[in-house]
Amino acid sequence: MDTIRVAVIGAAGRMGSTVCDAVEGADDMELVARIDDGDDLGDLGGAQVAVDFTVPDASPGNVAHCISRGVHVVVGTTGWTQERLDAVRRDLLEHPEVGVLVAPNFALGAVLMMRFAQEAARFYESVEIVELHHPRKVDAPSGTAANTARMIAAARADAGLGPVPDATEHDPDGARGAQIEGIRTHAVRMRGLVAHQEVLFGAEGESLTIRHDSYDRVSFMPGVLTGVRGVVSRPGLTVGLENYLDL
Ligand SMILES: NC(=O)C1=CN([C@@H]2O[C@H](COP(=O)(O)OP(=O)(O)OC[C@H]3O[C@@H](n4cnc5c(N)ncnc54)[C@H](OP(=O)(O)O)[C@@H]3O)[C@@H](O)[C@H]2O)C=CC1
Ligand SMILES: O=C(O)C1=N[C@H](C(=O)O)C[C@H](O)C1
Repeated sequence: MDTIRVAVIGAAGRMGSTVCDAVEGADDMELVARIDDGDDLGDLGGAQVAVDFTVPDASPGNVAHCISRGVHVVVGTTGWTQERLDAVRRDLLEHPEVGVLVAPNFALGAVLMMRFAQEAARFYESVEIVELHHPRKVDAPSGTAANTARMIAAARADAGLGPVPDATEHDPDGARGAQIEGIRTHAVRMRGLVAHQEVLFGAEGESLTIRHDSYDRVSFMPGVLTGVRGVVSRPGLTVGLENYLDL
């Protein structure tokens, strides 16, 4: 069995440290570098695959560096706009052998939640998203919620559904939440939580709630390791772990 040499960027963080433990516990991987803020990325310790869990403003530069060194990258950091993804595609033109996986959520249940929400979207007039996270999270709404909203909005558009009904005329304090492509999205920050999301659908006389809970960051590790194993043989940019799971 070939061993995959892995570098972790953001290694001292909540996710990065958990990824280091998971890589060290995997028989087919070797952790060759722990990189954090202020460290020189250099040759990434000779890694074949880098895993990035840092901050939205640092991650694109880290990914560009890895591509320029011919190192595959698995990215969990949030903040990936279309413009930033397009820049990755441009960088990959010069290194077509390199694989990059960007996934808003590596928990298998969260991937399924997004897929189930996409499936349900065309059947319901009303839909709102509530994401709930630990209070040290710096971005809102979560990358998962934003991605779910975009998936639902696309499914509604395909089904010819109009805007979600809402008579609100007066909301000076933003009580109705953010709108992402027309989908109301609410963010809760609370001590004791890790990462949770509900997608609420409503129609005349009924509702459907799809909920996922990550109680521990180990929930993300099977997905991250699947990403590390898969990215070496999937050149180009892939967005979403579902593409590695035959979903
Ligand atoms: N896709 C997924 O499944 C998941 C994604 N996430 C996302 O992952 C990201 C990280 O989350 P989390 O681990 O909780 O955050 P943390 O703040 O705990 O960790 C981020 C780490 O990155 C470091 N860092 C910051 N800038 C750089 C840089 N330029 N180069 C190297 N390291 C850097 C930080 O160092 P310092 O603190 O010293 O600045 C810190 O150690 C977030 O965007 C979060 O939303 C989280 C969970 C799951
Ligand atoms: O910051 C977190 O914790 C998480 N971030 C990701 C997101 O923003 O969607 C994934 C998960 O929700 C945990």
